[in-house]
Amino acid sequence: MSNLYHPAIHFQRVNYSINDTNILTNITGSFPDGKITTLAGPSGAGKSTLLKLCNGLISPTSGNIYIHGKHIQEYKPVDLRRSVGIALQNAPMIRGSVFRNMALPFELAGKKLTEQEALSFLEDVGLDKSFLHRDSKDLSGGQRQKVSIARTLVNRPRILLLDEITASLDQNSSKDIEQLIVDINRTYDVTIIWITHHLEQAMTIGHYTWVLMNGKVIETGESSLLESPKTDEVKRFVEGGT
Ligand SMILES: Nc1ncnc2c1ncn2[C@@H]1O[C@H](COP(=O)(O)OP(=O)(O)OP(=O)(O)O)[C@@H](O)[C@H]1O
Repeated sequence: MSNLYHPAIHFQRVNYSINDTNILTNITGSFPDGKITTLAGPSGAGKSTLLKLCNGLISPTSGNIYIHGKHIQEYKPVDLRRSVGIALQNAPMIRGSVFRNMALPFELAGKKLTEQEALSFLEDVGLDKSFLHRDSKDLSGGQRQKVSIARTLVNRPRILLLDEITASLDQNSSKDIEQLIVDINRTYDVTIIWITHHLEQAMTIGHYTWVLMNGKVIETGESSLLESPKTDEVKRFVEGGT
């Protein structure tokens, strides 16, 4: 159940700059709990930077970020990484089997993942047990992405950040991953924040959307706003896709 009053993540006047250049300016807004919110906008708008702020990979130059009502700086880094998972476009894998890839992050946190547990997470992403001992370098793009998501689920995150995870996949694999994310959102009640360049994907999969341009949030609301934007700049972006 979505809770707009206790958002999964809340940004309060967040600025982020590098060498005096503003990358993100005065970002204020919430990501509703248990919902899928997409981040749309042209290349260089600041989408990936915003995502990295959400799990503490980088910190704001000024302003505050709250995760489930608690200031992000109050979380231990290890707890933050566990409750806010991230999956990237190229789904980087370490050398070795799928099981090794799933178990290593857990081992680094001083825990042990059994093969049985790994199997249940693989099943959740639609991969059967024959994948457990496959070499990660022999996976297709779509399968890599599924393993990357399964590896994130091992930590039972409450929030999942997705950075263009379907961008390098063919249409069928892309649809497969879209359905998987919708299922994960429903089954586990995980809040999803998803960067996508596909506006159609944003409209069909996302409950909400944020449109960023030039480091600023220009429009936010239900995904249907992409069908009838209020501002000329978002209208131009939707029409031209730039
Ligand atoms: N470490 C950095 N040093 C200098 N500039 C940076 C750095 N990281 C990001 N930027 C700049 O910040 C801006 C926003 O980058 P970001 O990757 O967040 O955009 P994006 O919306 O995710 O783009 P894309 O859709 O192309 O991935 C860009 O102009 C980028 O060049």
